[in-house]
Order: sequence, then structure tokens, then C-alpha cells
Amino acid sequence: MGADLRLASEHRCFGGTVAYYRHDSQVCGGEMRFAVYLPPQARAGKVPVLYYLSGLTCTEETFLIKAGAQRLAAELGLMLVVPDTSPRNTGIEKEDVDWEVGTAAGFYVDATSQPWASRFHMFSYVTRELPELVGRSFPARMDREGIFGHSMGGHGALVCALRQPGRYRSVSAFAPISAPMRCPWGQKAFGTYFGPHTEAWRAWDTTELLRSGGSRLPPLLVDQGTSDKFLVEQLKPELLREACEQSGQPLTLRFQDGYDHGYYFVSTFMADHLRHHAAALTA
Ligand SMILES: N[C@@H](CCC(=O)N[C@@H](CS)C(=O)NCC(=O)O)C(=O)O
Repeated sequence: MGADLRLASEHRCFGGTVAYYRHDSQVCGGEMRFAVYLPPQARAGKVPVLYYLSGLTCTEETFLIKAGAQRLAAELGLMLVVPDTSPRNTGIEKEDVDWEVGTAAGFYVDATSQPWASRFHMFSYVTRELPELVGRSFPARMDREGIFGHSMGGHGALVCALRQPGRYRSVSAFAPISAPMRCPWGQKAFGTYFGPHTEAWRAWDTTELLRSGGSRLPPLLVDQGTSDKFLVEQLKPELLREACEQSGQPLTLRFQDGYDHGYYFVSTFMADHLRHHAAALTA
């Protein structure tokens, strides 16, 4: 472990280890938290890295206690890296008044509008600073990275991949916010983090990135519950399908009958997603 990491807790899990860390982030200007699952194979050598980006209101712990990913990650030899969903305790006025912006709602973008631009740089954090830290602190194969996420984190995974074509070997999402510019969650967050000029928002919207950049990602796997209360107003998977069709991006979009938005849904289809990533990361 690097000297720059502070270990908060460590737990044996399916022969590997779940550990929670804190460190001083340069790009976010203060303390950040993340979690790592090291599979048993990491004791013998380097293993591929799969980043999971969580949704609104989550912490770095939510996925590891609710998604049930560790058993299969241990079998497949995948390292799981789970960042927190935003900086916390920044002192920014109103950071904690609304669950849709601020704390636990970083949206995996680099804010340009003050006061958020002083701390909310989650894109640079999850794509640059955190991977660098992981690469020098753990037995990680940094030439084999995959990324996935849920809801706000599904949007984050897709945008991180689309902004860096060729970087991630595998990409998937659970109930992603597919077109943030065209839904209330995204409009509120982007207005807060980038200001009112919507032209600047396009660089952070999956459907806009697909439309302007074309097919640039490995085949996508996306699962969406049909009883998800956010489906129609916030998530809009039909816009993702349309953008993928227009740009020639391969997409497997599965509607799962009767599933809602929460971790009972995520955990049900977790194995399919882990196998989707392992096929690309361990080949
Ligand atoms: N607080 C919101 C729900 C927020 C929510 O559903 N968050 C999702 C991600 S967008 C989640 O994973 N929550 C944590 C959990 O289910 O444990 C509400 O009032 O409806």
C-alpha cells in the first residue's frame, strides 16, 4: 500500500480482501474515499481492474455490501475499484441541501462553474488520479481496465469511456441516465456544475457524444428494469438505443420485466455484467 493511502478498514471476503481507503486528492482538493476488492489471484500477480461508479446517494460502500459482486469477481480474478460518488465536507454552501446535486451527486464530471469548480472534479478523479493511485498501490494490470456503473454511475461509465476511446476494454451499465441533457436530474446537475450555456453540456452527455463521435466503444451491455420508477422521466434508454443505432455502436439493451431501480435489480444481473467484463479483460 502506498504511503499516500490511509486504510480505514479491511475485510476478508471470498478468499480476497475488501478494503476502504482515504487519501488527499489533488484534483478534488481534499480528502476522497474509495474501496477496493482484491481477488485471491492478486496475491500471485497482477489482475485486471474493473471500476464501478455508483448512483445518487451512494458511498464507496454501497456496491460492496449490496451488489453481491465479490464471489464471482474472486472466481474471475477481477479487481473491483469503487470510488465515492463525490467529494464530501467541502464547505461549499448548499453541498448538502439537495440529494440530486452536491454531496453524493458528483455526476462524474469536471465542474467549471463556481463554487463547485473548486472541488467537484470527479471525471479527472476517476479517470486519472484514482487509476494512477491504484496502479502504484495494488497489483493492477493497468493495460486491462473495464468500467461499469448504475444510474448516475451508468452515465459516468458511458461518458468516461466515450471521452477516452480505446482506454477501457469493456463497458456496461445498469439503468444509466442515458441522456442527461434531456432529463431533470441531468439538467439540474449540468446547470449547477457547468452553468446555463447548454453547448458546454454536450461533452458530458452519452447520446451527444455518440452522435458527434460515432461508434468508438467495445460492445455495450445495458440492463434496465421495467418497473424502475425513474425509467420514463430520468433514464430514457430509448434515446441511448437511438444514438447507438445512428452511430453504429453495438449495444445489447435488455429490459428486465418487473425489476425496479435498486440493488435487488443490480445484484440480480451482476453476474452477467462481470462475465461480460471478464471476457474482454482476461482474454
Ligand atoms: N433518494 C432517492 C432515491 C435515490 C436512489 O435511488 N439512488 C440509487 C442510485 S440512483 C441507489 O443506488 N441508492 C442506494 C441504494 O439503493 O442503496 C429517492 O428518494 O427516490
